[in-house]
Amino acid sequence: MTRTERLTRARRWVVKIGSALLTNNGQGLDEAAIGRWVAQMIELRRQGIELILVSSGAVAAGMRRLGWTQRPDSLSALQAAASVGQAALVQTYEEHFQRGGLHTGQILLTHEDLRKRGRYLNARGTLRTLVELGVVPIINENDTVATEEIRFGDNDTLAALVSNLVEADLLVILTDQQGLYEADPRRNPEARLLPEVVAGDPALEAMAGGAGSGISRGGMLTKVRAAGRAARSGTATLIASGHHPDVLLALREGAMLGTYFSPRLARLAARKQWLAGQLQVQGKLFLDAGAARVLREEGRSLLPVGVTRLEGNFQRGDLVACLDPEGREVARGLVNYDWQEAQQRLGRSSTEIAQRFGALDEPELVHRDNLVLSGH
Ligand SMILES: Nc1ncnc2c1ncn2[C@@H]1O[C@H](COP(=O)(O)OP(=O)(O)O)[C@@H](O)[C@H]1O
Ligand SMILES: N[C@@H](CCC(=O)OP(=O)(O)O)C(=O)O
Repeated sequence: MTRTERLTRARRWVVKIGSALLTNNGQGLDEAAIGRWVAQMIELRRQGIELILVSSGAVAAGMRRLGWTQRPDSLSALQAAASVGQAALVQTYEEHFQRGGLHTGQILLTHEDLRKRGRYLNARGTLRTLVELGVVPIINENDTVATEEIRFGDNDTLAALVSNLVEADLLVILTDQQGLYEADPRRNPEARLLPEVVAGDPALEAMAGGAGSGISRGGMLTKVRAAGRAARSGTATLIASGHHPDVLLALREGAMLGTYFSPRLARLAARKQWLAGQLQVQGKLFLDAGAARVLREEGRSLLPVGVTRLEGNFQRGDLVACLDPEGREVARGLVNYDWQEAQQRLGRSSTEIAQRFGALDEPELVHRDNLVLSGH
């Protein structure tokens, strides 16, 4: 898929707005700029784009409220500033989104949350539900408990992890530069902008220097790495300047702005590669003939009703093999329940499960998004 095709067709976007942009030279939040980005995001939502926002700015907003002019070094002072500022940040977003009749939902995450499979699935479930409800999720690091992350001030990695989590089509990283240059343009004004690169190309890291302003920390290096990470879920990344007028709407129309990081693999191929790369399955699900057929032929999710028995002490989020009645592997996938919960649900219809275990239960044992047919 070309850059233009990707930009104009992308349905699920993760937009990351960095500290360098959000703050007026470290003087609190730039409310007017936030208003302009939100107006564009409201328009994107109106066009049917599923939108998830990753926003920095808590520390900067907190510093302002507390009357601090210098970013503190001590961890607890940073965390205190973030705690004060996070409230101001979401309040500002909520006010602006409300003008377009949209609500926001705050999600605070650490990298650790996304490494732990159970929490990963919970975060994904909440994000999906928010998006289905028409709410715009606004994600930031959970600075109260994060230590390394807040010191380093890196929401680029978080945005990439979120892109993997929701399998975004596009990750837009808005910053204070036009995109990735051959060298840091602050140090080398002659450096040229790179319009298109391949995500994960190791040569890019050498070009990306440290952070630019007093308040930001990550710099281009974390953005280049984030693009590589996002590509693992087939997500394309675009780094562009948040100062460009109507930048998000222009990108949606395929404008040649910023630096485009093409993911080498399409989403499904990236997922298949990841699943195929997992050597060990933690359990086995034995399907009846009907379930084996709908998985093979219709690419559907696996429901508990089609499973006759299981093997293995697997946990929620583990990789399991799905076998047909002859014992042949039909597919592999990430299971939504641990083995005991799965055992209780085997052979039961979704209605019965809802009655017995509550309507909030996920109806699928393995969702089709997390299922890859074997032998393909
Ligand atoms: N090769 C490069 N191309 C563009 N910017 C670069 C490069 N290397 C370093 N930078 C610096 O990275 C800064 C953006 O990163 P950062 O300050 O962390 O922003 P944010 O808060 O948006 O994450 C730019 O202001 C720029 O000075
Ligand atoms: N989570 C913190 C810091 C995150 C941060 O600054 O990251 P980045 O925008 O990538 O430089 C905050 O909201 O202030």
